[in-house]
Amino acid sequence: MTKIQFFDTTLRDGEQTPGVSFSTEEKVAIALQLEKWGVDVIEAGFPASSRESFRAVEEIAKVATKMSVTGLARLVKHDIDQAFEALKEAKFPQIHVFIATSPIHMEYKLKMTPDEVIASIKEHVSYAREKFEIVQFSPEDATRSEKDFLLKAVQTAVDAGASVINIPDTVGYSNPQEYGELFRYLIENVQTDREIIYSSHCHDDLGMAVSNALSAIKNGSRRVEGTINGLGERAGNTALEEVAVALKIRQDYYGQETQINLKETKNTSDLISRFSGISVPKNKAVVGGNAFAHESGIHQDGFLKNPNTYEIITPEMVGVAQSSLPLGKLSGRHAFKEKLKELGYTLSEEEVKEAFIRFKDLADKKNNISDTDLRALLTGQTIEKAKGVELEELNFSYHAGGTQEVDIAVRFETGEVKSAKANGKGSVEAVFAAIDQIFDHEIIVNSYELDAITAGVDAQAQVYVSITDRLTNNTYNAVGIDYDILKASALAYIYANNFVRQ
Ligand SMILES: CC(=O)SCCNC(=O)CCNC(=O)[C@H](O)C(C)(C)COP(=O)(O)OP(=O)(O)OC[C@H]1O[C@@H](n2cnc3c(N)ncnc32)[C@H](O)[C@@H]1OP(=O)(O)O
Ligand SMILES: CC(C)C(=O)C(=O)O
Ligand SMILES: [Mg+2]
Repeated sequence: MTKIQFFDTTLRDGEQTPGVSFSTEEKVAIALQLEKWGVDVIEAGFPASSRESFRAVEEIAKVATKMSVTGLARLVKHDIDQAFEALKEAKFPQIHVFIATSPIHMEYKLKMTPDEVIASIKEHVSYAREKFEIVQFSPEDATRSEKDFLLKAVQTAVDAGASVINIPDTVGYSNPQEYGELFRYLIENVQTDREIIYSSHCHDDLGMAVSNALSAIKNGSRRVEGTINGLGERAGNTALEEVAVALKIRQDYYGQETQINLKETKNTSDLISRFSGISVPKNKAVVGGNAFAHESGIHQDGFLKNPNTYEIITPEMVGVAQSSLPLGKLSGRHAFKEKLKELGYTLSEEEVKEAFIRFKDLADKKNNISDTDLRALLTGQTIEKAKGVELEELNFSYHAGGTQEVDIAVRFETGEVKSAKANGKGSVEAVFAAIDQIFDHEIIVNSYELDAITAGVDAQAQVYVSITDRLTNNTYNAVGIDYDILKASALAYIYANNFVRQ
């Protein structure tokens, strides 16, 4: 079994994500976490690009003890010198130099002829090699380069001393078969006596960054470049946590090892999500909030009988506390019963059957069924509109930065109308205080949830309120729906209080 090196460029390509900018302190914290995760090489930045980038690379070079630290440089002597200066204190320094080799980049961006590009590779890779033991060369936009010219560029870099050849799919243009074949082609045709490491660097424009990186590995690549959470230019880079887990789970297929400490995966992803301000989509592989959640009945049933029926990765493997079985309208009786057990209820088969019917009705109306909802359901309460009570009037005066005033009237089934006035620091607080006066119950508010049912400024608001009657210890849930948030809040709270009264 051979080993795949992990090259993390979260701090360089990842920081190229529009809107993302890490401070030097955040970069150092991320670097230390990446070292804990087990990366082999960290691309700490592009030292010539700014003073902050230089300082961050310098600081990371000082603190990295196990991983190699590299910096990016154009084929420009000043860039290479800056990288050398920034990496002076690194225990294991490397440099990463690049130039584009595709016709469109050479002609329009670089304004260089192919011969000039080859001459620049020869000159600058040699220059970099005088300063660094390990030089990585990238022919930018490799996958849109002419194959013969790409080979010539790579051969020139190898002859000039590069020992790592990284093949960037800069604009995410390639596909797994084609990208894999490109690695085979280069590995078979570059002439050298030295050992050359071939590396992949993929972008996700067509959603194939991870698949392309894995195909490169299958075709002889021994280094994978990418970022945590797939951060990076445009649609991002290869998500390294996905590659790490894929190599582990499908070791039978890839036959490769890594030195990644998978248990640190979730911590690493969380840290980068926090510092970048880019949240991880719920359905993202490996680290998404739903990666270990099963809501549909058949899956929940299978999972309860044997977790392997529906989970190929265990949550523990990647540092997630545990799998979850959230209840929803597609859930089944097995998971429902399991949840009741967890909440401490022992019901007869008949009672479970009856409660399950009410649960399904509730789940048809409410997306997230909480433990509080279930407790209320089991004490016989539903979120149906309470009968015989109506909001007669709701007047509100808003004072920016001050106390809010509410004037409310409620009509009961007898025709009686009760009204009250109240103040509060916030509008909802004032509404609730006024309703408290009308009902005069000893209650505890367990939760207040606000959802937008529809999108846009005219969205319908749906408010859920859960309260517990201090006298009986019973919990009551109610829902209020209106285009106005305050009215929806008032309705939910009135209905919940009316349950206590009944
Ligand atoms: C595919 C990638 O991700 S590549 C990395 C992209 N990352 C970044 O660009 C982030 C950091 N970049 C920067 O801070 C700035 O672009 C700098 C400091 C590098 C350069 O800034 P400026 O001197 O103002 O130039 P600017 O960015 O406008 O243009 C880039 C110049 O570099 C040239 N260039 C681009 N790539 C290379 C290369 N690999 N080797 C040599 N020259 C290059 C361009 O042709 C252009 O040259 P020109 O000024 O003669 O037209
Ligand atoms: C600098 C190179 C490796 C790059 O980020 C790309 O081509 O996408
Ligand atoms: Mg890139």
